[in-house]
Amino acid sequence: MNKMAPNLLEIRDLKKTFGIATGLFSRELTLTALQDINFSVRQGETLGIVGESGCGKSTLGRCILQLIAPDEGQVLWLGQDLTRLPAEEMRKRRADLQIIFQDPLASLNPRMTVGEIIEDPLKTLRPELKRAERRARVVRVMESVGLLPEMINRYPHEFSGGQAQRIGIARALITEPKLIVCDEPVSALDVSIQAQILNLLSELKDEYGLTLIFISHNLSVVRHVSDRILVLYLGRVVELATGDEIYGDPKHPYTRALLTAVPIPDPKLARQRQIESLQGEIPSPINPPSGCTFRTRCRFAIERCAEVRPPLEEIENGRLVACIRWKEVETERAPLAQA
Ligand SMILES: Nc1ncnc2c1ncn2[C@@H]1O[C@H](COP(=O)(O)OP(=O)(O)OP(=O)(O)O)[C@@H](O)[C@H]1O
Repeated sequence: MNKMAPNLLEIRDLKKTFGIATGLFSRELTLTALQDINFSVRQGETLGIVGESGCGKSTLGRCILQLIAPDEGQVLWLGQDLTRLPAEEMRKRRADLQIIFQDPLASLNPRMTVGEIIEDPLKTLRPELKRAERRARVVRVMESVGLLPEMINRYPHEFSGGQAQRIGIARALITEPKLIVCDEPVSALDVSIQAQILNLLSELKDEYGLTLIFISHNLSVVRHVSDRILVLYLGRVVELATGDEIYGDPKHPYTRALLTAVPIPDPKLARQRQIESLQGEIPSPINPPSGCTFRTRCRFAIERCAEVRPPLEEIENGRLVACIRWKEVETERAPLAQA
């Protein structure tokens, strides 16, 4: 990835809430799914987004693509705010921004053939193309994702999960997008197939000059594909750093805890990680803890963590951490390693 490449996407002060009907006197509660989200994605970069289930990953992906409207904030695409774009203008932009979903079979229309599924986005997004040209593109893109052209008239149920995901990828690629949001693209697949799909995405990224946003709850999955990784907790960014920094020297206690799930060969480090592993359940986003929302599960928390919301601070060279104790965490963890 070229570190001097321009920003393709910039997210500024994004906020998304959902109204939840309780049934109790028809009261509506507010669930804050995302808040104070700021980051950018450079052209050609793969940005990983990680966090536990419910931390807001999919909501963020959908807000970026304008599949749902954020309450506040900007989604700047090459400087243009997509949240303010009239529907017709956004429709034209859709060819540039595509998505791949977690459950490949559920996301494919069972009554359409593979060829029709892959071709479908072209009909609305590239109406100037003639039928023969559309078909030629479908065949080209099928070959790129490793599907045989003779499969073009088959139906989704005839395919395995891995092949179905190749169809999903082909459908995303057909409009020649600049950015693809991959929302847990391998979580529903057998472990043996996951690596094939991850390798395919890396190859396609180079072949098509793509920029990727790669969403996963699993840090070991994003590790191999991401240039930088953004860690979300209860709808807020808690750490943003390069893949090497996150894996080699995680700063935020939440990132450290997430890493406990990633197997490592060094027994001393493995013991340290076990000590720091995640305790308890993620709190409700309807009523999040005061101050640092991670403090209720953080073994480094002190009283002040309940009083102040930690700002997302640059601690070195573009590396961002939201923890008032990140420096102490560094020293406090050392004796534990020998415990
Ligand atoms: N349409 C909706 N209405 C109400 N609440 C929602 C809606 N969509 C998401 N949420 C809530 O917003 C929060 C973030 O959800 P989101 O699906 O973005 O998380 P996630 O990190 O992608 O989790 P998962 O990996 O389980 O999909 C959750 O508390 C979820 O229950």
